[in-house]
Amino acid sequence: MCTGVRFADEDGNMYFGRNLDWSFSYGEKIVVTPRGYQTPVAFNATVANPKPVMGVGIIVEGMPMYFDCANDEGLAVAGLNFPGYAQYADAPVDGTVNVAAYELPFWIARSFSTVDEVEEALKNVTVVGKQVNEQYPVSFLHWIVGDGKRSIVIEAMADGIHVHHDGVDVLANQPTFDWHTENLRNYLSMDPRVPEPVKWGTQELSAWGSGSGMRGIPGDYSSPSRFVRAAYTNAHYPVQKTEESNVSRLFHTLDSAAMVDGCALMSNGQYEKTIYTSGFSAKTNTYYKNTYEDPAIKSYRMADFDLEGAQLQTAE
Ligand SMILES: C[C@H](CCC(=O)NCCS(=O)(=O)O)[C@H]1CC[C@H]2[C@@H]3[C@H](O)C[C@@H]4C[C@H](O)CC[C@]4(C)[C@H]3C[C@H](O)[C@]12C
Repeated sequence: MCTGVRFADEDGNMYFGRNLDWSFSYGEKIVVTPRGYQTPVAFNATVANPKPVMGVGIIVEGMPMYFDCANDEGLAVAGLNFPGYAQYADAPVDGTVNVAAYELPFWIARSFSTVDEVEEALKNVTVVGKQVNEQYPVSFLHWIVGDGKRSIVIEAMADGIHVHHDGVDVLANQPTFDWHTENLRNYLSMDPRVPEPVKWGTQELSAWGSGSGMRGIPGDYSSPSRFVRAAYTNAHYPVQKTEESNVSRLFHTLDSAAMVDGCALMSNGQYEKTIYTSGFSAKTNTYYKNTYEDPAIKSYRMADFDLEGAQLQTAE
């Protein structure tokens, strides 16, 4: 499972991050694609004025395959599994911008500055289910895209591409974003405050203490439960001022939906866990990342890489 989240500081700077929950790593690293890099293109989705892109991913035959990424203008994207619902076109469609599913996060961060621009461009996009090569199958994903103002969720399904405004700035896995939003209505009485004492018959009842107003927030790792937990945390976390306290917010919020080894088996017989957590600060253009094995958070400043050149760069 995976969970993604976005919020802003009091000046409107975006913080955006995700948990990558899976049973193994693909050898993903921090990958920086500078402005001048000639990226291979699956179909016709060439970018006229490319922006430098930084994120977590792997490089396959010269193609930066991002799991999540951001650009220097504060737009970020993450792909999360959406099996059973995602459906892509079998072939490119004439008259549209044809983007292979594996290209989508990169194409978005490479091309646009704001969520509004992305939403507009998606009106003429076909997401094509093309493999990058024989080794890697097509991944069935949906995507969260965020900037300093808001986020959207993109779901390519049998009846076309759906773009939803994401009012809680959270995404998990299946089912659809619409379903997750409806499901939140089950939890609208959840509240950070301690409930007042009540009387049932002659019996006086009082809360155990702090946290009692949250009883009912689901604690399991299923996608609907992680969506609810992350949405509750994101909605109630006090707005922060500094870079440190916002990065702390990001990692603590994602941690509230993170998966611990041994609790949830996947169909391959291996346990699913939070392989890595990554996040982007649009205030300082810095990527942050930790892994299950090494929870110390490392930082990667865009300014420390060559953003104008022509070579892909990676960092561990
Ligand atoms: C497994 C990852 C999603 C994790 C997740 O959402 N888990 C949920 C589990 S469940 O279903 O809901 O049970 C996804 C996110 C991004 C994906 C990768 C990126 O799309 C980039 C390439 C795309 C290629 O088609 C496949 C390899 C790949 C390298 C993908 C492998 C894998 O599908 C990734 C890493």
